[in-house]
Amino acid sequence: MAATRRLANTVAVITISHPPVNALSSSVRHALVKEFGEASRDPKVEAIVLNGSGRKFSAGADIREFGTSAIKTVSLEDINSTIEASQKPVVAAIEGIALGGGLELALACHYRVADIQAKVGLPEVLIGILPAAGGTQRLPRLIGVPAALDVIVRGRHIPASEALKLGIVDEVVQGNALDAAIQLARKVIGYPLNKKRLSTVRISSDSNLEDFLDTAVEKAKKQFRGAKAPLACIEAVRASVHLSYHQGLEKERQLFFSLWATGQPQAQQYAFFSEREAGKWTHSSGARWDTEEAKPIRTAAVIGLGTMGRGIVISLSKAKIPVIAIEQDAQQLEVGKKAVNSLLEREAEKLKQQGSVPSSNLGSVHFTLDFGELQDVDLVIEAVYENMELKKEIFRKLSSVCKPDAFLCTNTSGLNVDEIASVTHRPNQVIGTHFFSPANIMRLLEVVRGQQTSLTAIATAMNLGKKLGKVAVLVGNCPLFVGNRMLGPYLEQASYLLEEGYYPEEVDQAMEEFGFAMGPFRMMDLAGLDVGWRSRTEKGLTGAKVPQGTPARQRLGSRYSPLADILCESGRFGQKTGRGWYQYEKPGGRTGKPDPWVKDFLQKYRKTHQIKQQPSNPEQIVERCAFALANEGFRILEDGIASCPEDIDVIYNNGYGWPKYRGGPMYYASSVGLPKVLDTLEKYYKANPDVPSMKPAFLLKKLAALGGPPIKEWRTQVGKPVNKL
Ligand SMILES: CCCCCCCCCCCCC[C@H](O)CC(=O)SCCNC(=O)CCNC(=O)[C@H](O)C(C)(C)COP(=O)(O)OP(=O)(O)OC[C@H]1O[C@@H](n2cnc3c(N)ncnc32)[C@H](O)[C@@H]1OP(=O)(O)O
Repeated sequence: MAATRRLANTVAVITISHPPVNALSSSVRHALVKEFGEASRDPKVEAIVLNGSGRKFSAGADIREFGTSAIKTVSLEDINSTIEASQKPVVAAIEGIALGGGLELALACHYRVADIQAKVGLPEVLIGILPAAGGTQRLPRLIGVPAALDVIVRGRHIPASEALKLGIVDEVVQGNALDAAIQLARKVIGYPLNKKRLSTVRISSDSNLEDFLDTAVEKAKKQFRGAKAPLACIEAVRASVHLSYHQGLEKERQLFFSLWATGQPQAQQYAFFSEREAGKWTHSSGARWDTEEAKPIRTAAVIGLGTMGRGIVISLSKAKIPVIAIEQDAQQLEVGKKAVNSLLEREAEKLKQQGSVPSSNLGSVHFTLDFGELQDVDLVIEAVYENMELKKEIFRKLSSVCKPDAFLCTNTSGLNVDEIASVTHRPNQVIGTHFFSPANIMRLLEVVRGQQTSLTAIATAMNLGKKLGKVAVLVGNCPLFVGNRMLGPYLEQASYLLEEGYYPEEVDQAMEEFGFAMGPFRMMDLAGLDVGWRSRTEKGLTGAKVPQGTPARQRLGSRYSPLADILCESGRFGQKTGRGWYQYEKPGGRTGKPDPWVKDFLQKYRKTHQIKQQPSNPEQIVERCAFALANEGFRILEDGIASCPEDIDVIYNNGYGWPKYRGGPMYYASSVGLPKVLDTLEKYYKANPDVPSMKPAFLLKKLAALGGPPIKEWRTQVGKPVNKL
């Protein structure tokens, strides 16, 4: 049943019923037309209340209907116009969520009542479109252009208390929003409705408003780098200022179609559903997210209070999980404690502003040096720096101190989880939880299953990820897992491009124009060049362990770029030392400028090694870097380290600044066309047989030979996941 109607005295209550989120599918829209029509015609009905079943108003249009003929049947805006024109007052009772088309429906009602837990918003921009059922025209008429623009362009979910302040809702109640809405409906029977019909409101324009909109366009171009939806949102809101409501609607509709034609909405909607699918993990044994039970995590501990550990503590605390935080000595504990407390104060302040009580919404944090205090915790996350011996020492201790059913997680970014587990008496309880920095902000969590990790441990870690508000993706155990493993060939290509004549700022600019949050060289400077240098030194790729007579640009018969090593040997570690691929205003500075030293160094280097220079071609930069990423992605699929291309894309979209409007590296490869990707890689590899990472992956060849099937069909070609270690 898509919608039901009942009578509460003279008030008709129409309830949208389409679990789990009451998306406004074609059948819901048909049902709304029918129920609303009958209520309007029923002489016993004097007012109408609209609500959603399951304590959720509505999550908006049914996203799965876009691109199908279903979206064309019964327009949501036609329903909205009918509701707004009703002679009987209509009140929206908003429980849980009113998002996208859900809020647009509520805006067409004459009054809105929300419960204190509810969130409202127009998040269409996050799936590549704009509110297209009158939202861009009604909201500015209700709350003014600046506030509406902020809501529409950022797409954020607004808590009820803020929605009340902004004027989006008329009333917020602690108790039952439906009862309050029925009460309000009764009260307003007979009141004039004209002023409540938002489409009739006029917005007065002045030059300040025009300047404001122009500035918003410039800001959005910088902030959203290539994403078209935010700009379309601004244009639609601009139309609300200059045009009549109906002309504005027409503009909204045109903008919707022109966005659709860019392909960005399809990529972002693929990204939306891929994130949801990532939670539905499967295991080679046949076990799945819905067959395995997660254990509850009532208490947790974090070992190590560096940047990563601090972020993890905050994440746990925000999920109301009490945490014990451990450091190795009193001084480091004190430094960590200060940093954590200051972050917690900020979180408490945010909660207060939202009208919540911090003490009941943040888990407590207890600081100690004593491992003995961990004997009762349900789960421990080790977050010390990347050193296998140190990690093993900690896991030995944890294995003897923690209760037998406690889960032991390592926040390694690429070390062997099985080796770490091997020093414990419970390898089945050991699992990798690879957070991304800053861990209290970044949404991605790679959950790394070891050979012996139990299904319960997997279910528990994946569930914890969800509880922390992360997108958790289950991956296999191989050096560097998925995200960092793919970075290898990408960064390799970036370095080769410098050898061949480009400068860091040119490569970064090309990748940032492609949509990356940060080009490869800015990213390396931010992360610290010394991290990779240390690892290459340990592997004998640079430093004293390199055998005498090894050519400078070759290792183990393959091409090697020593550029980053040379920078590190000169003390250039990136932002932290004020010098790296760029120069910064001071050590720790954030604003990088092209560095004449780097330019001079590269010119000399190319001369010394007599490297043939490439003519400048930004397209080639993007192709080489993006295809190198995707090619490694295909290998990861072959190896069973990721179980589907969607998981890889979720990792890149949420952890590596890949532009969501391009779907992810695998979606991008698919949209460019696998035969083209294969052809480019083949040509490159033929000309550069000493770069094995660019040798086309077997799976890519297989899929290209099948004509490049749609990405959702790749899974069937991948085969059963195996653990490669
Ligand atoms: C192309 C040619 C067209 C020609 C016709 C042109 C006419 C144009 C008319 C357009 C009218 C537009 C109207 C409107 O402006 C557009 C919209 O409303 S777009 C939708 C906006 N809403 C959102 O973006 C909300 C998205 N959802 C969420 O943010 C979250 O899901 C949530 C609602 C906050 C709930 O979060 P959680 O509790 O964590 O749960 P999940 O996220 O796991 O979701 C559970 C389940 O529900 C599915 N789902 C959620 N929202 C939608 C949705 N809007 N449509 C369809 N399905 C949805 C989600 O996928 C999960 O499904 P499952 O994985 O369990 O199968």
